[in-house]
Amino acid sequence: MTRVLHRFADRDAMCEAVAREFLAVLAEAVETHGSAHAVLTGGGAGIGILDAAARLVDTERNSGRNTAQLAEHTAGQAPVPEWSQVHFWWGDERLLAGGEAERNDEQADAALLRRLVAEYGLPEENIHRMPSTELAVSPAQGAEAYSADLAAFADDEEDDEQRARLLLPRFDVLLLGVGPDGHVASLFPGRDSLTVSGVCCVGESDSPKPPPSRVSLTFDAISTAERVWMVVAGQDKAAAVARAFTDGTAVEEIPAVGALGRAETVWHIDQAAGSALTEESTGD
Ligand SMILES: O=C1O[C@H](COP(=O)(O)O)[C@@H](O)[C@H](O)[C@H]1O
Repeated sequence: MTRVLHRFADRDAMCEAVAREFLAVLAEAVETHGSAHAVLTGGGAGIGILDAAARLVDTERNSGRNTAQLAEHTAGQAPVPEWSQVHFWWGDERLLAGGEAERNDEQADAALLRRLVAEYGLPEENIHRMPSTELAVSPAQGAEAYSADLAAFADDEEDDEQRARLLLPRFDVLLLGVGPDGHVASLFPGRDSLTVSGVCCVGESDSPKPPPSRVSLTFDAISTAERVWMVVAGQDKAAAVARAFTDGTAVEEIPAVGALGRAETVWHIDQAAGSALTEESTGD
C-alpha cells in the first residue's frame, strides 16, 4: 500500500482542506452504504479539522442550498452528510472523568459535535465515546468495554476478513494525529501495545505523554479502515515525519509507519511538519 503525501502551506489550509474532504467522504458513505462511520483523533490538528468542519457546515447551511444540493460535491462547496446516519468513534482516549477538558471527546464536542447534535440532527447515541473513569477502572477494562461497543456495530457485509474477525464497523475514514515522538492514537514508541494483535482495543497504563492511562485502537483495528488520514502540523513534528518517510524505519521507533488504510493512506502535512523531508524520501 503506497502512502500519499499531501502538503499544505500552513495548519489552517490543511485543516480546511481535510475538513472538506472529510465531509465529502461521510456524505458519500451515507449515499452508498446508508451510514457513515468516522474515527476521530485528538491533538492540535485533529481538533483543528473539526473546528474547520463546523465552519463549513455553518457556511453551507447559511448558503440556503437544499439537502440534495448540499450532498453534491461541487468545486468551492462542501458536501454535507445526512447527520442522522453518521457515527463518530475515537482512535484513542485519555482515561479521565467524563467531561474533563483534556479528554479527546470533550474537545471534539466543543469543536463540532455539540453543535451537530443541537442544530443538525446528529443523534447523541451516534457519538461512541471511549469509556471514562466512571465506567472503567483501568485502561484494560476500558479497552474491553469499547470493543463491546464496536462489536454492536460490526459490519455484516464482511468484505474484509479482519474487520469481520475483530467485529468492527466499516470505518470510512480514520483520522490520526502524529506526536513529536511519532506516536499515533495511544500507540507509543517501544510499548507492548504496538504488537498487540487479534483484538481491536488495547489499554495503556503508562503513557509517556500525560495522562498516563489511555485506551487505544490497535494496529489491527486501524488497518481495517478504508481511509487512514494522518494530519500533522508544526515544526515539532518535522523529525518524526522525516523518520516516517525514511526507508526501513520501524514501527517500534515511529509507530505512525504502522498505520495503513485498506484503500488509502494519506499523510496531510503542513510546510513546517514537512520541513525535514528530503526529495529522496518522498520521491519528489
Ligand atoms: O495524546 C495524543 O496526541 C496525539 C497527537 O497530538 P498533537 O497535539 O501532538 O497533534 C493525538 O493524535 C492523540 O489522539 C492524542 O490522544
